[in-house]
Amino acid sequence: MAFLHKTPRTTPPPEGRTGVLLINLGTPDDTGYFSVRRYLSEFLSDRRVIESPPLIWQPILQGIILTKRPFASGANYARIWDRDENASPLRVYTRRQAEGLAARLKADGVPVEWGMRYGRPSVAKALESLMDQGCDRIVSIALYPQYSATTTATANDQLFRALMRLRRQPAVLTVPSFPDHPAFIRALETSVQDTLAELSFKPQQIVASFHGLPKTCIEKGDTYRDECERTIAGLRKALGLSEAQMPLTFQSRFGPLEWIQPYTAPFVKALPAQGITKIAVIMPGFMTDCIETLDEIGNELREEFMEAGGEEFALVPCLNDSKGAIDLLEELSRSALAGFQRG
Ligand SMILES: C=CC1=C(C)c2cc3[nH]c(cc4nc(cc5[nH]c(cc1n2)c(C)c5CCC(=O)O)C(CCC(=O)O)=C4C)c(C)c3C=C
Ligand SMILES: [Fe+2]
Ligand SMILES: [Fe+2]
Repeated sequence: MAFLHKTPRTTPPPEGRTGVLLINLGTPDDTGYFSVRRYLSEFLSDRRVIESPPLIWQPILQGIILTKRPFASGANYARIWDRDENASPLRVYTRRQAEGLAARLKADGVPVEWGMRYGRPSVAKALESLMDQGCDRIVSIALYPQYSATTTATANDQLFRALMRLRRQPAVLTVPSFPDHPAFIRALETSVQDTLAELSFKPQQIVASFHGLPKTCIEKGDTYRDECERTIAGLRKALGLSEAQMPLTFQSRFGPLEWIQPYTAPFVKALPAQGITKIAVIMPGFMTDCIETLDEIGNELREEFMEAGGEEFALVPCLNDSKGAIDLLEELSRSALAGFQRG
């Protein structure tokens, strides 16, 4: 790899300066075939995500999968696209989270930037911008409440890859996952209460749906499932709900492997036959709404539930740019900043 040995334009002050970097997954630039293909190709070529040897996986990916899937995924993205911002919701809300956090940290002289693991804006650019603002320390927050090697670790990898190309490296603190951080549970609790207050019906169940993961990842030591359990235990406790009132499920299967169970779609489709026809769905594994929440759950699952005899279906929005989300990011940042101060 060519080393760039970039030197930031601003010299850090003698007492040092810390910046905050938010990293999210990434999303296509538009809904067209080539943009979606580029995004999926980068995402699904990540060996943290698909662990099969590239010699076996790449022909399958570049052949069958990337010939067909970008058409279907592009059409799904088109259904949820933010037309005002001409961007995917994941990008819009990630930017707003960064802006919200920046406003909270401005008086402390702490700049905030955001970057994507896959696609634009890149983590390298965000890092460069923080260093050009005189930062010699970086607090990095991967925007995944529950740890997984497929998300948190690869976001960190991308940051370290960018650091590899710098002559003058900043010190870096990567914030751990926050599955049951009080500010996270508080934000989720508020989002449920706000949603319920607006509904014209009382859900018989609030189904929690997390992004799934191949079972083998857990068997090899990924702590994701346990962390999802911790989130949902915290939320049930905050809301005074039982396991039956707030069941835990996993959505978004990809490929032929077995993923962690129970799967959201079959679970929800079976509910009307059990007399449960009014539900709400919450997705506490996602910090921002995205194709997985708005389309897979908000469109596809809603339709399937209604076809199975469901009567009412509501979606609890992700934390997005809510006050609770910004409070959470501020608390995570401030704890990390305190640990980073010069002694
Ligand atoms: C093997 C494939 C995948 C693994 C493992 C995986 C883990 C994983 N993903 C998220 C969060 C998101 N995933 C999103 C989209 C998405 N995920 C996969 C595949 C795997 N994810 C694909 C192919 C896609 C693209 C959408 C599609 O074509 O159907 C998104 C939304 C992105 C957006 O632009 O809106 C998020 C967010 C987590 C948390 C996770 C592991 C725990
Ligand atoms: Fe995913
Ligand atoms: Fe999906």
